[in-house]
Amino acid sequence: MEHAAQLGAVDCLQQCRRVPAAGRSAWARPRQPLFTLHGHRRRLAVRAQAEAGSNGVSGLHLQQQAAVLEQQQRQTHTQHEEDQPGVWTKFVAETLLPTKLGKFRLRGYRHTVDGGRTYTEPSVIISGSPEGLSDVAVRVHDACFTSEVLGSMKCDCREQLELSMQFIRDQPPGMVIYLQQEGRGIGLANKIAAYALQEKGLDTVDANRALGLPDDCREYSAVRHILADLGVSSIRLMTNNPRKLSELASLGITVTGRIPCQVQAQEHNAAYLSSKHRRMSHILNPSMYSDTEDEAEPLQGQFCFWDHEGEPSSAGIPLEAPVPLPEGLDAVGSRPGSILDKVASTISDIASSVGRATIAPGSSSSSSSPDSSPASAANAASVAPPRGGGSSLAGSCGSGSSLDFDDVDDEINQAVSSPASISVANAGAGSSSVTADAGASSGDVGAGIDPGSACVGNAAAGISQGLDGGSSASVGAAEVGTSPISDSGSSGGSSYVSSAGDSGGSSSGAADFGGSGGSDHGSSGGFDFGGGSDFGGGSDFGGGSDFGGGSDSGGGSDW
Ligand SMILES: Nc1nc2c(ncn2[C@@H]2O[C@H](COP(=O)(O)OP(=O)(O)OP(=O)(O)O)[C@@H](O)[C@H]2O)c(=O)[nH]1
Repeated sequence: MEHAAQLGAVDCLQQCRRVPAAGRSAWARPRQPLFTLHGHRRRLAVRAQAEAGSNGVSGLHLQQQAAVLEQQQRQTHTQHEEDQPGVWTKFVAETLLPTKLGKFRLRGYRHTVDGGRTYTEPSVIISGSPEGLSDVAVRVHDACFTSEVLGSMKCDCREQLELSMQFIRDQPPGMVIYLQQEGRGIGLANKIAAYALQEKGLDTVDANRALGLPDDCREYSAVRHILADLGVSSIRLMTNNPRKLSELASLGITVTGRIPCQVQAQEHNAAYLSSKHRRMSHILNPSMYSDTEDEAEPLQGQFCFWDHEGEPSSAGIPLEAPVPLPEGLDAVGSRPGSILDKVASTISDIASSVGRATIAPGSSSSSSSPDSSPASAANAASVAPPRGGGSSLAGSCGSGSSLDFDDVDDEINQAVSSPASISVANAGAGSSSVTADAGASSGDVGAGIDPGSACVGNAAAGISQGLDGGSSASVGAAEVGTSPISDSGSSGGSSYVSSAGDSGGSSSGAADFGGSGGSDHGSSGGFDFGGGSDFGGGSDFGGGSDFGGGSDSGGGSDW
């Protein structure tokens, strides 16, 4: 819990996004990076030699070249030329942090996408010295207050965080970039509202949509800045999420491989994981969350992105006074009618319980005819972004800024084939291969697996068998296919797909990460919720009382 509390403190800062202008100058001053420059400078010098022809520093002494490069790095870490105005990330400080999972470096940053009007505070958990290196193992992790602080079992976020910390601890150098993008960017309160709808049977995607919120509105420009700050030229990304791969690639980040980051499901998050697999094309092995083979559904709908001129546009639970909608636009704008039709009746039943009186599909007339109650009218009529700002839902979710995930393969392939957006490989043996991970049934959207870090367990479950040179190859892994993936926990390399335990309600069922070299971090690694013990003695919250008779995630049950 100590560990959770530390991360939780970071997470809680999300609630304080608005930093008064007066406070800005305190951190706006340029600061020297605190990491040791010696080794870094040496690495830069080596790089300087390699790059001497192209960077304008070739006439200088080696050390001077290194200094120039370092200076260039420092300049670019605040803002990239590709960034829209007002997008930058500032390094603030670094400290050492002992945690239950080991000792890490912790670096703090401040990040803005609106010229300093609002901030988030990304942090980076570092093992070893990734400065100046390539192919660094990186987890880009988004805040989840409910699991990381409160120990919620409805998702897999906390387990993934700990899994990745264990990975970088065991195989340094590596880093976890922790971003304050709660609820896939919709914010904590909206996520709670989405949970309220999930209690009634909607899945994680439809709940967001029912609130008029995007499926995912995270933005990752801070990642690029942080990598530049540390001089990390390419990464192996620990993720199951193809969108994250394509998003980072489209920012110009060089992703040379994917390290799967899957944890064993338990009864409270099995349906959630299934939804992520089916609805959002997460590369998950169904055997980790289901007894039955779970076919991936073609993705419907759109993902909405920040346009960086405002905030993620959304409806959700209004923050402030209602903003009148443009004429002809109802509360959910141009959301696809079919999806919302499906859930509209459920929502109207429960809308009042989540503070939103009327939510209606685009095709429905109910939302555009205001409810007579003041609260309903106000809520239904407003489109308030979760983080301030003011662009409209329709604006952000329109064709210009949305990604049609009907064919996510194309999207990723596009990123790969575009020289500007991603470079594949350059990382040793087999570097020219671009390999698909076809392990899970949606695996053709994935990047290759890097067996060098063997972050794939449970070979029998099929992830390791999915390596091929498929035409849907995406973000390539340099070393894919050069060695077998080991079975979880049983052989040499660390396995970072958790495969432990039963899924019968014990929180420790998700606690075993397979172990490094066969050892089990789960039991001693502080992974159990509640400071080493299961909730309710290993079964359910509340000492035996079950959420909805053990089927809350299946929908429709009451707690
Ligand atoms: N809106 C919403 N957000 C959720 C829900 N459950 C977890 N989250 C958030 O989802 C984010 C993590 O995203 P995930 O989709 O789980 O995983 P990911 O980061 O996209 O992909 P991986 O890299 O494979 O973990 C965190 O910010 C959580 O707060 C939910 O039911 N609804």
